[in-house]
Amino acid sequence: MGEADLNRERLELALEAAGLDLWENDLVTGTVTRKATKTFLELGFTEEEIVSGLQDVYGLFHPDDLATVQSAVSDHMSGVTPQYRCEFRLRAKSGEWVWYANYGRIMDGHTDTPGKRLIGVTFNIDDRKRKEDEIAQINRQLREQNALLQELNTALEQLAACDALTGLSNRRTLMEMGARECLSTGQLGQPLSLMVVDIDHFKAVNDAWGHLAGDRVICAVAQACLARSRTAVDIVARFGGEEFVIVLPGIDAPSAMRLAESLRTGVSDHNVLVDGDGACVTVTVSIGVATLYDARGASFEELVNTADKALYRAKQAGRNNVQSAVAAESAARAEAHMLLDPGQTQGSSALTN
Ligand SMILES: Nc1nc2c(ncn2[C@@H]2O[C@H](COP(=O)(O)OP(=O)(O)OP(=O)(O)O)[C@@H](O)[C@H]2O)c(=O)[nH]1
Repeated sequence: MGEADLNRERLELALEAAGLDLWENDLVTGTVTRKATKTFLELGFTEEEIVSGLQDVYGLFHPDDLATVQSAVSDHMSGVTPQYRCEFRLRAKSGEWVWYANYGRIMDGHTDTPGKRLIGVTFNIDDRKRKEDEIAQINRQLREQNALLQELNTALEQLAACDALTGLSNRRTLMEMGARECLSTGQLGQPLSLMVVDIDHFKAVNDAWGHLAGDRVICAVAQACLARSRTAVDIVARFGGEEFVIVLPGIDAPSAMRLAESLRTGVSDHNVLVDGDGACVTVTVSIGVATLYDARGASFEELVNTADKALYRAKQAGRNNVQSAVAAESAARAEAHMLLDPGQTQGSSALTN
């Protein structure tokens, strides 16, 4: 056996071991000068059916891959890429699509026409591609499930943070957000005001019109509170059954009192529809207002308690009434003063009745 034959045998052995199918095309005449026999047999064609023209070969490519293959050839021929490589599907005789890859290079060698001879190998990558597809599919499903979980999570967080009847923040959220607000307004050196709003004689509404009508009244007052608050600035929460809290960052005591007054009159001027027959009720609210001028190190719970005490005073003053903690403090001072000088009269700080 001559050296050339030995070399050919060595090459055949290497190709066979690596699962490679060697081919050679004459790009000038468009003929296949060495056919990818192994590939065509693998695709189910007989020796006689193996095509020998480039156009016939192209006819077997998947229509979606043909442009990629042709541009890979022309990129290599024009010197853009050092090798010709691409991945594509070929139609088996059964009609099934099978994934292959090509790796080749222009080898002019002994030919006179540059760019004439394209030599390459074809190898089956169907298993790898199917696994890639499966992984891509699994990834897509995981992404979809992830998005769904995130949506559910957001909905759950929303549910955990909100009052189911009114959609307002619930008491737990209020206490968390309020504590944060205390810190930030303290750092900014801004005042922090808070109102506790309570529906007057609400039990009577429930007793006269039923619990569902009572719920409608609660929702109407919640809307009135929201309507007078700044979106994404104030915190509006349902604190208990028929009690609400509004946190007003940066608002001083006089402004908070004006807001509370506007809310009080807004509620009392408004009829609430309580049943399908058009029956309406009018309710009033009592409001306690408290303001912190230096919230640094202050406790939010303390601020709520202070406003609650002012609310108690508003109820004592006959309801449909607004009282401020400042007023409560001055009343306490006046009371202390009266104890010292019983001749003085107690000053009422109720704003309206
Ligand atoms: N419809 C309805 N009623 C509620 C809800 N939560 C609490 N309540 C009722 O609210 C009423 C509150 O009554 P009270 O605490 O006596 O207060 P009030 O009748 O408003 O009297 P004052 O606050 O003193 O003016 C109770 O009858 C509770 O059953 C709710 O979610 N829906």
